[in-house]
Amino acid sequence: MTIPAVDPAARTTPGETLVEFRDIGMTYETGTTALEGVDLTVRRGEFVTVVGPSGCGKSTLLRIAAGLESHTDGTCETSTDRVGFVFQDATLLPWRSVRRNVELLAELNGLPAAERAEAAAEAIDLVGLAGFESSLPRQLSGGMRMRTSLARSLTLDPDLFLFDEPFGALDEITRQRLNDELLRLFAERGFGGLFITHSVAEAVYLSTRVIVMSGRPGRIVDVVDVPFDLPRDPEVRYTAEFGELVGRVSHSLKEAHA
Ligand SMILES: Nc1ncnc2c1ncn2[C@@H]1O[C@H](COP(=O)(O)OP(=O)(O)OP(=O)(O)O)[C@@H](O)[C@H]1O
Repeated sequence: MTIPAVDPAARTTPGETLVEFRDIGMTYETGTTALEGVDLTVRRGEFVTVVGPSGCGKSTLLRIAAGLESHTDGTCETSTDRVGFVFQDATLLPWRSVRRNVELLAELNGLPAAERAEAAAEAIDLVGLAGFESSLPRQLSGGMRMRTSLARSLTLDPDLFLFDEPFGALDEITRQRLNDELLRLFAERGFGGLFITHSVAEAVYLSTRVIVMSGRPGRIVDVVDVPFDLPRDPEVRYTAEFGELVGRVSHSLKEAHA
C-alpha cells in the first residue's frame, strides 16, 4: 500500500470544495454499470450522507473519491490529499496493539516516531480509548475496534473523511454513541464528510445533507438539506421535524426501489 505524503502546510479552508463529482458514470469490465450521471460536491464543513438500495454504487462512489477506483464517464476532482477512509470492517492488524494500529497510517506516511506517537495519543484520546493503548484488537468490542479505526484515520487530520457504512455491524446504542462522537469530532475538526449508511435515521442525524440514490445504475433522485444546528442535540432525534425528514428520505428511498 502506498500513501501519498501529506504536506503539513497544505490546508483547505472552511467552505472550500474538497471533492466534486461531475456527471460521473462507472461501468465495470464485467459490463455492470454502477453509476450514471452523478453530480455531487462536498465542501469543508459539510457532512453529506448517501443512502440507496443495495448495489446502487455507493461504495463505488466513495472509492472513486478516494482514488481507489477509476470511473468511465465524467470527472472527479479532489482538492486535498488529506483523505481519511473508514470501512465497515475496522481492518486492524491483529498482532498490533491499539497504539501501534493507530500509528500505522502515520508510519506509512513517514512521520517521525515522536510525532506519530503524539498524533496517536491525541487521536486515541479523542475517540475515548485512553487506557486501552496496549490492548490487542481481539481484546476489544466491535465499537472499540471501530473507534481504533477512526483514530487511525484521525492521525492524518483529514480534510475529507470518507465513511463506508462504518457502524452497520454495531448494536443500536453503540451506534448512537459513536454517531454522537463522530458529530463532536466533526464540530471540532470541521472536515468534510462523505458517509454511506443504510440507516435513514443515522443519515438524518449526522448530516448537513442527505443524498438519496436510485437502484443500479445509481443516480441521485433526491437531495435533502438537514437544518439542525451543530453541535447537534441528541434529543433532536425525538422531534417532529426530525421525524418528518426521516419520512421524506424513507419515501424517496421507497420510490427509488420501485
Ligand atoms: N470490482 C468490481 N467489479 C465488477 N463489479 C463490481 C465491482 N465492484 C462493485 N461491482 C458491482 O457494482 C455495483 C455497485 O456496487 P457497490 O459496492 O458500489 O454498491 P453499494 O451501493 O455500495 O452496495 P451495498 O449497499 O450492498 O454495499 C454492484 O452491482 C456490484 O456487484
